[in-house]
Amino acid sequence: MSKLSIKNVDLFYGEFQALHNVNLEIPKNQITAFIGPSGCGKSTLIKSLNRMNDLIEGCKIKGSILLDEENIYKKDFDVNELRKKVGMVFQQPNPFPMSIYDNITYGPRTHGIKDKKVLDALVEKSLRGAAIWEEVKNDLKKNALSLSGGQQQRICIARALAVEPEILLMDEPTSALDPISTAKIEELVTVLKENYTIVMVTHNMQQASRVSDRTAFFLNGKIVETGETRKIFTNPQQKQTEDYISGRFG
Ligand SMILES: Nc1ncnc2c1ncn2[C@@H]1O[C@H](COP(=O)(O)OP(=O)(O)OP(=O)(O)O)[C@@H](O)[C@H]1O
Repeated sequence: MSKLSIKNVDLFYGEFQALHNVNLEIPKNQITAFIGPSGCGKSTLIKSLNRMNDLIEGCKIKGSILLDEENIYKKDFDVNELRKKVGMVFQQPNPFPMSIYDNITYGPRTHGIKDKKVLDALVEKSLRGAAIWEEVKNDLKKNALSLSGGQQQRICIARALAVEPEILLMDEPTSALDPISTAKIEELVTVLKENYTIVMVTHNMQQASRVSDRTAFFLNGKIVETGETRKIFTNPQQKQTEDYISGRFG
């Protein structure tokens, strides 16, 4: 069953139409990669999945996006509840300028968790989940901004995990990182998919083919082709897909 079901989505920034009749099924406990040239709508679609676009003035969306079969754009849908279920990690690691501990407990505290024992347990569980516990367990009071870029990104993943989401959205999560940190994040996401549904935007074709189960190829605000990653990369059905993955354009 699909965790997310995107149906006939058109999205406008004022007069400009950024997404055209997008349809996509995102299966549970799999990694779905969004690929395509710059400006084709990948970030726009990923941000629609937790209604981040609500914050952009003049942004209008038509169609529906179902999370567990419920339309997240329906009237009175609880956006706070949605953001709890759908966590996000951005391109640039963006830990808050505070301790590692406070970064991880920030979300749970805003959701009303105050018990120190519960928070301590969540910190350990989230940092372990993001494969950074061993590196920081003796330094939880240290400012998160003093860590390396790759460590900061794993802190951001831990911060997202701490509110116990069901879906993780990752918008080019490794593009600011060195190859070793990139490899760590790639290894991590393949473990995380056992418990989470992951959607990842990437410009790195090797990354998409290494880690994702399914791939959607975007061009000019439309999905040209979608399917199993293995198939998209070895036997694409559309010429535009083939040209893109073989580096002939984009
Ligand atoms: N806030 C905005 N207001 C107006 N237009 C926007 C806004 N955000 C994005 N766009 C436009 O929508 C289109 C899709 O942008 P989007 O950021 O989704 O592309 P992308 O595929 O993620 O690109 P990249 O790979 O460079 O991040 C582009 O033409 C962009 O200029």
